[in-house]
Amino acid sequence: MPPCVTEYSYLVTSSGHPTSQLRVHTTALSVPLNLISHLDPSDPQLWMREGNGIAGNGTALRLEFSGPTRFRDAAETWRRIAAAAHVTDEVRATGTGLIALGTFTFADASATTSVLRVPRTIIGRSDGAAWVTRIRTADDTEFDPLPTASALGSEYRLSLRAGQMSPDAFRSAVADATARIQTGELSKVVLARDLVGRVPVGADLRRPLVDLSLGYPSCWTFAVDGLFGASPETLIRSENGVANARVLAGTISRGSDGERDEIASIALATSDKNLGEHEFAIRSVRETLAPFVSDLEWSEQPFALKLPNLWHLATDVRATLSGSATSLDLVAALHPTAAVAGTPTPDALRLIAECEPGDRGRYAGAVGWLNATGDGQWAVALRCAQITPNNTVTAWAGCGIVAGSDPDAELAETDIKFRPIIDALG
Ligand SMILES: C=C(O[C@H]1C=CC=C(C(=O)O)[C@@H]1O)C(=O)O
Repeated sequence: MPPCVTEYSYLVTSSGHPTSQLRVHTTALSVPLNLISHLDPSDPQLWMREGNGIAGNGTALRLEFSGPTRFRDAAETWRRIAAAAHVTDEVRATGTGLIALGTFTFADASATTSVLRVPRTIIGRSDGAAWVTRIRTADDTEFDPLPTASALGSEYRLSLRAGQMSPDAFRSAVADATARIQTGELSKVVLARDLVGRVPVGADLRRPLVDLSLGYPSCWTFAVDGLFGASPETLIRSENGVANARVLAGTISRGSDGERDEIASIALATSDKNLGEHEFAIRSVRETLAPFVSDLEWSEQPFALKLPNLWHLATDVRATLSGSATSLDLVAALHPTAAVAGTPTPDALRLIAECEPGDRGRYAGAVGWLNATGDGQWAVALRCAQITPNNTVTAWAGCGIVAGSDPDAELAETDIKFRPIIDALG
């Protein structure tokens, strides 16, 4: 049966009004535009890596989800919206046509909502192609005009202080978790701590995005519904039946000169503690993807991934999809991986809830986008912070704790992982 518009009466726009079929038009631009300078300074919506990506303005549709079924509900709702949408795509590249940006919470019980958001205009660029997508609801008579670029607002700096989990509390949580791992209660848990601050009223929220994208060009720089950051970890990317993931777990700080840096990378690649931590993460991704794929490839040995602030152990996974799962279905299955929760997952989640005093919100959840066919790009929401409407900002960083973990070393590791956000806001 063709999708019926009245089925969508439960959908509401950001203004709270019912909406119906989306009309979408992508046209080519003759020159690529700077994505960040075209964003709304108070509400940037961005997904970008190495200068390519998409920049959204306004809201055609904003949907909120919560609870244990948030991913599945969002995936199902999106199927219906996409099936009903009227899409004209004159460019047909990665990121063209109907797109929803999304951010999903880490915990089922989070008080924060998970969101799918369709902007009213999206400027994109990818491998030389440049485009604008305009989106309107049936209630609108016209598409919005192409957003104009604007200069960045004044500089600002803010200092972040310990949030709900102090450094001392983090150290004792790590000691407690390590002891419980040593007794065999579980194999690995990822514990995180938070920093909080306040952004000045009227601050141009594109500023930290400029810093993150220049400082961490190989990471996914994102801003979705107030969550922003630069994640090195691809949770899943799917396009035309092929899926990719980059699994990260195992970390060491960069050396202070070339020689020390090389020693650090070798120490990481040969550390039993880090290799063990990585093995849990890669196994969780491989086992979860298996039912969705006809073919799964990964390198036997992880490689050392160099970022400006640290080295990670990394494994790239490539899969041929065998069914009709969308990228969001795959996210639903993969989350939470052992890189952000632990092993076994239920025990790790219980220990996180016990040890961490606060709600992780969307940190360590999934952030990214999907298109009308369900293809999309999703990262694990790491190296990030959430800005709320009352201008508070909360950043998180965590570490995989295994039997050989040392509380001081893990605390130092969170300091390194906070660097991108601290530098971008400081
Ligand atoms: C949980 C975080 O990182 C994860 C991803 C890569 C390496 C990790 C580690 O070595 O502990 C963590 O599993 C974080 O950055 O907050």
